[in-house]
Order: sequence, then C-alpha cells, then structure tokens
Amino acid sequence: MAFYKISNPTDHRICVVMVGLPARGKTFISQKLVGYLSWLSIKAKCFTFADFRRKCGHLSPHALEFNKNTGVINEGVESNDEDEDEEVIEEQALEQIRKWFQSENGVIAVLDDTNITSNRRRSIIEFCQKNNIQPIFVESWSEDEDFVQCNVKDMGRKSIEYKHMDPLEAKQKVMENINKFKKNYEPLDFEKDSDLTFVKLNSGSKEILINKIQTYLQSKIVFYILNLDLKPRCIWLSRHGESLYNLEQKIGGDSLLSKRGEKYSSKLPAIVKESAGLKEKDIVVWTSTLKRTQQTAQYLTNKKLQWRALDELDAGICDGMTYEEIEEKYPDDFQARDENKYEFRYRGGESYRDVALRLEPVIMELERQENILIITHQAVLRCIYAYYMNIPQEQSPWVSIPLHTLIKIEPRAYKTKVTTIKANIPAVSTYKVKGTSHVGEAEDVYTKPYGIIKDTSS
Ligand SMILES: O=P(O)(O)OC[C@H]1O[C@@](CO)(OP(=O)(O)O)[C@@H](O)[C@@H]1O
Repeated sequence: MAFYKISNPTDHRICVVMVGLPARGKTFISQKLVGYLSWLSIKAKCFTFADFRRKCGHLSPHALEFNKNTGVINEGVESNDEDEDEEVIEEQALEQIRKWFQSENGVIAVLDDTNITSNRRRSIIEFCQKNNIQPIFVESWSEDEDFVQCNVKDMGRKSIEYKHMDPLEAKQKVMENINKFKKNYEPLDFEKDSDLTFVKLNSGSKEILINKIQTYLQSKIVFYILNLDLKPRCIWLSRHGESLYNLEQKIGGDSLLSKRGEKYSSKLPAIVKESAGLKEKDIVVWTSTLKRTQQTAQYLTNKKLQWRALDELDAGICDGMTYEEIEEKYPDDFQARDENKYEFRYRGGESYRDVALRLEPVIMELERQENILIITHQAVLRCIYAYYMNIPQEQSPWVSIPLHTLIKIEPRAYKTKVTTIKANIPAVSTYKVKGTSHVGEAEDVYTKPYGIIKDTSS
C-alpha cells in the first residue's frame, strides 16, 4: 500500500532534472532523493542516462562500447555520428520515463544526467509538457577544487564507467570528461530561465538559489535537497546495552540495563574511539528519552542530545508482555503482525510506518550533521538502517540489529559502506522469528551482504 495517495496521479507527476558537470555530486543527490522518497512511500525512480547509453551500445562522449552478448564494456570505440546518436538515445531514455509514469503509476522520476545546455533542457520541458509532468531542475555547480576532487575520486573508484581502470587513469579520464563538457556548459540563469522551477546549489549547500517552487511535493523535494550535505561523514548506530526486560523477553517498558548491558556501556567509548579515530567533540551522541539508552551513553563524554522521536515503537496494550503472552492473549493480532509487520499498529500503540514518519525530522537533521552516534532501539534502528541502505519497507521490520554491536555507516554516491563492530559481550537475542513467538537467530538477509564484520577483543 502506498502511503502517498493521489486522486489523479497525472496532476502530481514530477521529473527532477539534474544539471551540472561531472563530479558535482549529481548522482549522490539523485540516489539520496529517491531513497528518501521511497522511504516515505512516494513512488520514485532514478533514471541514469549513462546506464541507458551503455545498454544502447554507446557511452558517448565517454567512448566505451557495451557488448550486449557478454555484458562487457570495452574501451576506445567511438561512435561515427555522436550528436545524432546522442539525440536518439536521449529521446529513447525520456520514453523510458514516460512509460514508467504510465505503467507503474510513478510519482517522481529523477533524471541523473548532465543536461548542461539550454537546448537540452528546453527539449526536456517540451517532453514534460506533452506528458503532463512538472519539471524541476536541480543544478549542482562548483568551482571549489576540494569539493570537485573529492567527487572525482569517488567517481573514479566506484562509478561503473571508471572503476575497472587504474585509479590514476580513471582520475585523468574524469577530468578530461569534465573539460569536454565545460565548453558547452550553460548554467541556469535567473533572467533567461525565470519561467523554470529550479534550485541552484553552489558546492553542495554553501549557497542556494531557488526559483518558482509551486507545489507541496516540489517544496518537499527542495527542502530535502537543501538539507543534504555532500561532505563525507559517518553515522554510528547502536542499540542500548542488554536490558532487564530483554533478559525476560518482555517488549517495551523503561527498564534499566542488565549487568552485561552495563559492561557494554562501559566498553562503548573505546569501541567508538577506535572506529572513528576522531576527537570526542567531533561526534555528537543522540539517544532516546528512555533510561536504557541514556545508561548506555553514560560513559561517553561527547555532547549528547535526547530525542523523543528516537523512543522505541509503542507496543500499546502489549507493552511489558512477552511474545508468548501476546500470542496467547491476542492471537489474531499476533498473526496479523507477522503477516504485515510494517503496517500492523498495536492497539493503542504504533506501527513501523508510524515510527518511520516520526523519524522524518531525525533523518533530515542527520543529513545536515557531520558525525553522529545514535543509541536507540531495535525497531527505530531498523527504520534508520532501512533509510540508509534502501531496504524495502516490508522487509525493514525483519532486519537483524543485534545487541552489543556498533554499526558504522558511510554514505557515498555509489555505495553505502557498512561496518559491523561486535563488542564481544554476550547478550540475549531479541529477534522474533517469523511465524513463532520464539526469539532466535535472524535470517539476516539484509545485514550480511553489506557488512564488513569486525570483532573487538574483550
Ligand atoms: O518489532 P519487533 O521485532 O517486535 O521488535 C521491537 C521490540 O524490540 C525491543 C526488544 O524486544 O526493543 P529494545 O529492546 O531495543 O527497546 C522491544 O522493546 C520492541 O517492542
């Protein structure tokens, strides 16, 4: 079920059109925006023209050849008539967007390409007008050497166009490409483009210019982009230490930590220090308002902030019960929750969807901040983890977030890196296995593929 429902979808179709030279953070913005909208249940998709060109057998002007039979990209094959090919490819790519809006009832398409000429942008506007789509142009502009070089490095290492190359060669190619595009670049202009809806970002969020934002959805998109800080940063996630309720397999409540939970809290500062390599003043600790998270943060001397929005999912009438008791007393509710855990709302309490919605200001603030350690609860961390890792909503309540484990997240344009650091302090499992009232080993399908697991000696 989509949360964002509209009576006539064609009235609300938006195409976010990225504008800018390579290595200006366009892919990062596009991916983050689509992840955020999907997390809010707004149907969104990113269309990367480079992908499409590759599939068509060209990567003009990057001069690569895609072998459709083997899937291998070969270097050095130039197209004979680049301009003509490019036009056809662009048309076909826009056609993909039109089809997606129509067949999938899409709401927001993000077009991740350079779109650096006024002509190109005008042809996109024409396409949008024909198809009842509102275009918003998002230009990422920068002459800041550090900003550009940081993106060049990221592109060289991770982008499919360059990652097969030697790092130096990749860097050189990206720079060549930037210079090639620079010659034709026509930035968005307040006078010439006064009729367009656009946002112009200078080196991320250093300076922002906005023109003609008109609808609620447009302002939501723009507000999110304005809060995005493109600088590399880390987020650490930890559950509180094992609690007395965890030992008794009871959910909710506001209990204190067990002895092993206490041990985790005293070890946490050293684990964070080792993982971060930063001074304490450079990491801010966010906790919920519940005792078990504050007790876990007690030995951290960093600046701390409590958020009510980080409190655990409210289990309503089931608060303080074990899963076995819930199954016995409310068998229908127990089964309904297993069938659709994301949507199920405890009587007098919350669903995972409710938690995600109340977390929106936390997410927005996280995007503005640099290095944050969040100490909170199982359900809340699942929602935050799902946001960073683009985990489908229906799967997010089943993600494994074990106790006494620090998760380090490094969001990047091409892939988010996750490192799982185990404290080596035993704790009970609180993972409720689907279809039973038992807690046990998680299937862990969503944590394992991403994580590099590190153990700390006890
Ligand atoms: O959604 P499920 O899997 O029930 O997990 C959420 C539960 O996790 C618990 C532990 O069982 O969280 P936490 O100990 O992190 O506060 C409960 O309080 C909470 O209701």
